[in-house]
Amino acid sequence: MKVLHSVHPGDFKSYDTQKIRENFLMENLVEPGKVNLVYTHYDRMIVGVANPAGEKIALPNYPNLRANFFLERREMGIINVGGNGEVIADGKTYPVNKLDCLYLGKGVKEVHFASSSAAKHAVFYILSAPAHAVCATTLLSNAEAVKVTLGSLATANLRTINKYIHHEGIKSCQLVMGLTILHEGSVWNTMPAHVHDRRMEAYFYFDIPAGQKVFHYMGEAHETRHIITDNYNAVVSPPWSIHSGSGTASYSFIWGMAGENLDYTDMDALAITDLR
Ligand SMILES: O=C[C@H](O)[C@@H](O)CC(=O)C(=O)O
Ligand SMILES: [Zn+2]
Repeated sequence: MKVLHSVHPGDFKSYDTQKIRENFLMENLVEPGKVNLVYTHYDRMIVGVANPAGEKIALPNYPNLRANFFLERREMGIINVGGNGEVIADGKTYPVNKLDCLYLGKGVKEVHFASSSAAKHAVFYILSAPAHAVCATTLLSNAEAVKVTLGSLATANLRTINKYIHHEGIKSCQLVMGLTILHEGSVWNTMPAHVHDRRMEAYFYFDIPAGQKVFHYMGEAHETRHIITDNYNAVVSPPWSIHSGSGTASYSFIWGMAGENLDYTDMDALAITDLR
């Protein structure tokens, strides 16, 4: 499993485009028939994608973990952003269709991913954090997720937040996970921006229309940089960084965090006028 090391905000100031992309952008995660995961040193969060094509595929065990099986000391959140699919966990089959979320608790030994149709393969986005206790394996459909609509069309940031794994949703040890859908004509996510030193965060952009891009903003509020990304890429956000984006068209993204607490609303808001 590829490893991504953490970066100090003082060093980040001197990074050029290539170095920023190497250290924070995760590309080529979606590969037919493969599970592609990256081990980050931000709260030891593992980020990646399972893209079953044809045969069902198994979640491997990786030497990085020095574990008997992947979830021996970890928990996992899975959200499907592709065609309908299934996750088989210790012999039980869970239908995980587009925008549905499955939480797997610590101790689940065998995990397989399958696509329901050969015409449109499932794209299972995966986050996994270390876990100290067993929380119940839980499936939550998009219809069941708590929804909050923020922003306005006038400021091009009208969007619906869907919360799955958080303090008042699926119980976890430290994973917090959900997704945000930009309404048509809106392109700004997480603006006004915020930071949360208590938690790292990762964004995974999807449903970016062909030929369009998302500009992802990061860095300390007074020292921002950007990464221009295509569909199906993830970006890791250090605890000291803003994480916000604007697209050349509307799009969606999965957000996920690990760290000190499970309160979605624990954010330190920044004034737009203070950003540099
Ligand atoms: O800590 C929370 C995360 O950054 C996101 O949930 C923010 C977001 O989806 C948005 O405002 O569009
Ligand atoms: Zn955040």
